Amino acid sequence: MTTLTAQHLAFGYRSQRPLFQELNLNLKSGQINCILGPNGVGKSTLLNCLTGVYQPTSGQVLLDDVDLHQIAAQKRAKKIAYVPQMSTDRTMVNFSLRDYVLLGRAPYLKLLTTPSAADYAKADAALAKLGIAELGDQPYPAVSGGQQQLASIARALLQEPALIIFDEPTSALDVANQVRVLHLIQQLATTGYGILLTTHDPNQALLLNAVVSTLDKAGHFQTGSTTEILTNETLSAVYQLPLRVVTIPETNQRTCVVDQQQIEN
Ligand SMILES: Nc1ncnc2c1ncn2[C@@H]1O[C@H](COP(=O)(O)OP(=O)(O)OP(=O)(O)O)[C@@H](O)[C@H]1O
Repeated sequence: MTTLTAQHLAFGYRSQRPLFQELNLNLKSGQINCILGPNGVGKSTLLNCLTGVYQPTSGQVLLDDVDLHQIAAQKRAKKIAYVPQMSTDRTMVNFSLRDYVLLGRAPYLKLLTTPSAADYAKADAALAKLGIAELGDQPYPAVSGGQQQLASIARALLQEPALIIFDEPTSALDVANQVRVLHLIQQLATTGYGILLTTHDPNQALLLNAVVSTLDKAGHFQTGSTTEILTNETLSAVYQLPLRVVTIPETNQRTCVVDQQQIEN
């Protein structure tokens, strides 16, 4: 069992007001935690703190009870994979998509060694899992933004970590690939991975039946089950928009919709 714990975490950029303070969060193997919140509230910043990219202003992040910043980067990379927010990258010249995915094996390679046949097989299996097996030989900069996003998820799988932290993992994906990635996330959690993701779609949290956290513009952070957090009141307050969670009679699925009537009144 691996756990990542944030205790009394605060972070603010330079002289700006803190984006969050006294933030507590716990992620453990087998759990899916979904973070929601409007643009610019600090979700990516929080993930950067949780993965050790940023040093928090105060508080600490513990990986299995050890301060994240006390753990060597290579050791950390065997435990936590981070899939940052997607930005189409056309600069990685001379990398095939397979070689890009193979970067995920870096924590396991000794200095001046090259990936083994087994590593290549893992890369091809991960590309296939993400539905892009046929793109392995393509230059990384030449594939689409969505295909790059799928490859970045494949790369995280190659790290064989205990926890995977995704920043908006479906932001560039068509609806079929969104479902593919959400199913993969579910499958990963079932096989023991701890998953933390940010998303702009509350329906993803419902679909994943995740532990849900919301971060709002005032820096308030709250966590609970979908039933506790995905209420009309909480969602409407977080997004400052009239939102309703309704049940679709045909499928009995809960879904989040905009209350158009309230907007028009
Ligand atoms: N390197 C930086 N230096 C200064 N301010 C920053 C930096 N990175 C982000 N910010 C600011 O911090 C705030 C939070 O940004 P962040 O990217 O964490 O938000 P977010 O919730 O992930 O947003 P989005 O949903 O739009 O991706 C924003 O106001 C942003 O402008």
